[in-house]
Amino acid sequence: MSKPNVDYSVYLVTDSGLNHPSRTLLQSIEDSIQGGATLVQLREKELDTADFIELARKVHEVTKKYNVPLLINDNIDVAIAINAEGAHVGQDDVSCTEARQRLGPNKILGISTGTPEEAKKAIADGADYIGIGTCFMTQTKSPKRTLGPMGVRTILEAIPADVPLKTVAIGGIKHDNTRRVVSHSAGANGRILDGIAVVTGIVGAQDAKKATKQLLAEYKSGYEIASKHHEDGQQQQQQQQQQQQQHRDALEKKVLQSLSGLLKTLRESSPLIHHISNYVVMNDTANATLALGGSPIMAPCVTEAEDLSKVVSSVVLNIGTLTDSFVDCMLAAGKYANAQSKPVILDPVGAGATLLRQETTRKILNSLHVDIIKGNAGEISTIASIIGCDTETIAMRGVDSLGSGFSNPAAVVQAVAKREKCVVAMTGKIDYVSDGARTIAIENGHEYQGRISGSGCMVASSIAAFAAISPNDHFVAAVAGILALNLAGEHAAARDDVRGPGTFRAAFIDEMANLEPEMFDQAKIKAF
Ligand SMILES: Nc1ncnc2c1ncn2[C@@H]1O[C@H](COP(=O)(O)OP(=O)(O)OP(=O)(O)O)[C@@H](O)[C@H]1O
Ligand SMILES: Cc1ncsc1CCO
Repeated sequence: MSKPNVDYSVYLVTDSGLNHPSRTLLQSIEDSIQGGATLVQLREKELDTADFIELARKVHEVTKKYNVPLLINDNIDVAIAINAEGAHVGQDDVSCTEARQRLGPNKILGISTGTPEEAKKAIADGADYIGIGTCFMTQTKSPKRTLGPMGVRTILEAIPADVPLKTVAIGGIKHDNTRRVVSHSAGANGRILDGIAVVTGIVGAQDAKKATKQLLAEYKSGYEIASKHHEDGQQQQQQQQQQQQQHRDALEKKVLQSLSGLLKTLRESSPLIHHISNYVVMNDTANATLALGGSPIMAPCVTEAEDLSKVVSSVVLNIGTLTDSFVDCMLAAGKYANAQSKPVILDPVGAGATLLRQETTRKILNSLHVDIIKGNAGEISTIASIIGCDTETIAMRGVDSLGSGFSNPAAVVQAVAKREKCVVAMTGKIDYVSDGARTIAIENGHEYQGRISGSGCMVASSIAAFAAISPNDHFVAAVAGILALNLAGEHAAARDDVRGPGTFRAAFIDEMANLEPEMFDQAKIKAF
């Protein structure tokens, strides 16, 4: 015979000691079944096995008449002797595994639990259902602490959604708390109590049939409330997810639409970009700016900073090879650019490598408004710690980032952008750009870019060129600046004459110059 399908809705647990004096226990059981009890457990702690068997046989006659399963509490011998439909064990009784072994796979087996750990063990030990309690104070049990609906919920939430374990709450459950227990204990995982187990509320009631009827109605009402809440929540979540997806699609579309226009404008207007850059990349960044359509001026002397500020369209502050005079020039050029609302791009090269670089970065961020910060993961990590942004940290060796990067890079750039009220562009195999509200990942580029010195510095120049002609949207400018170089990098790497980083470096500049507006169709961007 296979295991019966059990309805746990109202589970009557007997106790002769609490039975109402106006009728026998058998009468209480029959009345309760007529009132709607769906499952019965015979619990007789005081009887010896022979008397227990005799009583159980009589009870079984009644339950069989109504096709309601009968479970025997604790005494597996009795369950087997009367061929009951199953048994229930406590934590201190015969073990669940032993009970399952003795009963076989087709009998119903339940166990009392009071913690998530006990619930999980019950699953492993082969239980069909767990009794969760003690829910409220009762006459039969006086635990130190009761679970209440919140404690029951914690246990329900510990049971994975795909596990077929059934659950009933037990302990002090009456008609006036049933609905609340069932509705309030429902887990965020959608798990709702499969039933309520009741002792005194039925056997001790004046009218066991009426009491059961009422309990069943209250259980059903609590179940309906809980499932409606869960469905509403899921619907809401689905709507939110749909809205977020629409928002992301719209952002990707809008950014993609603006890119080709930006390149055209850059080529037409050829903005002058002031670079206070480093000795290593000075020439490459100048050539990259030129190839993209901008016009570079490399001017690290403070004396000409004010004059230059009147004619340039944006400024790059690159701390790669610092000297005192570089720092003075950066602070002055930044100040003049701020005064004239010309975008300032900070490239904090190796910011975490030395105290000088860290302090210079701090000084720049403290005394200027930086419009766009561009760095690799290690540099952005240093900036996050300078500005007091609580993120995981990324180590650096010299000017290079170490390790695989942040576990949630999009969240990091967004947090730094929000806190510093600017655009943050973080480069790497995948680049991330955020202005605090919008965040995008860029998956273009070629690993050769990571194998030449200064490809990050060239990105800063490219961003500065696009920011110069996109004064109202530095976020899109940063995306365009990165994409332009990454597409050029892909095209360069694919050339037959590129055989390594050296030939790549020259081809890279060529392909920046060869970029056509429609090539932005090859952009692989993803909005968050
Ligand atoms: N493995 C890679 N695959 C694709 N693109 C890459 C890869 N590594 C780097 N890039 C690209 O190279 C550019 C520079 O990024 P990177 O993070 O290497 O800068 P960086 O460390 O600051 O460089 P540098 O200090 O040499 O100027 C970015 O546009 C980035 O997308
Ligand atoms: C290698 C190096 N050292 C200082 S700046 C620089 C170029 C990369 O930014």
